[in-house]
Amino acid sequence: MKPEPNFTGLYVPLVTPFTDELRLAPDAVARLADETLSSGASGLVALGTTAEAATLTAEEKRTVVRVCAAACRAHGAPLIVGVGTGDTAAAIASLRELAATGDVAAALVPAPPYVRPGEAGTLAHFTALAEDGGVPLIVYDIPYRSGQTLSADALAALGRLPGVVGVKHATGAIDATTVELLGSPPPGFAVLGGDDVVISPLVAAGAHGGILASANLRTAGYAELISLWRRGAAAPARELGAELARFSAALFAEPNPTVIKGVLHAQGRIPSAAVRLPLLPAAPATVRRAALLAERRALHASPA
Ligand SMILES: O=C(O)C1=N[C@H](C(=O)O)C[C@H](O)C1
Repeated sequence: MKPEPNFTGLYVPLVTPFTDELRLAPDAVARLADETLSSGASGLVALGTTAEAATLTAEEKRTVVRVCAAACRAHGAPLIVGVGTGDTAAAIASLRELAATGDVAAALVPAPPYVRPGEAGTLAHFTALAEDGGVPLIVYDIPYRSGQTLSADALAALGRLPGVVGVKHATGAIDATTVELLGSPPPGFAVLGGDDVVISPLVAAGAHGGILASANLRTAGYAELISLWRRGAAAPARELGAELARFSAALFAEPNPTVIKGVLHAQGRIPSAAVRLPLLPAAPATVRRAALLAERRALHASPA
């Protein structure tokens, strides 16, 4: 029997709350982190794309990681941290800094964005990170953001690297590569869904969990969805999955995380819906529509 991967269940990539003046709001990060972990998330992801990590200063990133690490420690939950750069040496430096904190269970690392080094270059990148970074790695397979596709063979080769513990599957499709990956994942290797709208069929097909921006809202619902599929409770899972897919579609009607921040602010959970350029705030009508769906009580879950 294959060993179960360490990363299963729901991981929530937290938004980064700002003030109306676009200053980091660390107290709101702490509150959100605690609420999320209290609502059934298995762990947190700091500095994901949802966190607007590309616009945070190095000091702000350290603050966000410190605050999320404290919440994870208090809940005995793992912290995953996003590290995204097209520069292998810079990524290693970031990973080493994270390793030194002793607080980080894994780093979520995309194929080098924008550079498009090919599969061999991507494999060499992750080999260097695994050897020298000092933190377990989750490969973020997101070709529509990175520009680099990964075949089933490339994913299998990445999965065999010591120190690579999983993949966040966000290719925009459940296709032949997905089926191949889920059919024979490397031992102990976690497949986590990252396309929110299709998380239900992906977990039904054997994924171990998800890293879902949508779960900043209705955390308990998304956690329950994953748990239902993993327990084999197909009928309620299908029903809840269909309902949450409509909710995720509403949250992704404009660039992520603008709608999520709008709804969190409307619920009084973050001080402002502000996002940093080049993102623009979501239209009020989009936020209203998603906020209505956020209130809906799903049959088999008590949404946060
Ligand atoms: O930050 C993340 O991690 C996620 N980001 C994705 C995106 O913005 O494209 C969506 C996914 O839910 C998680």
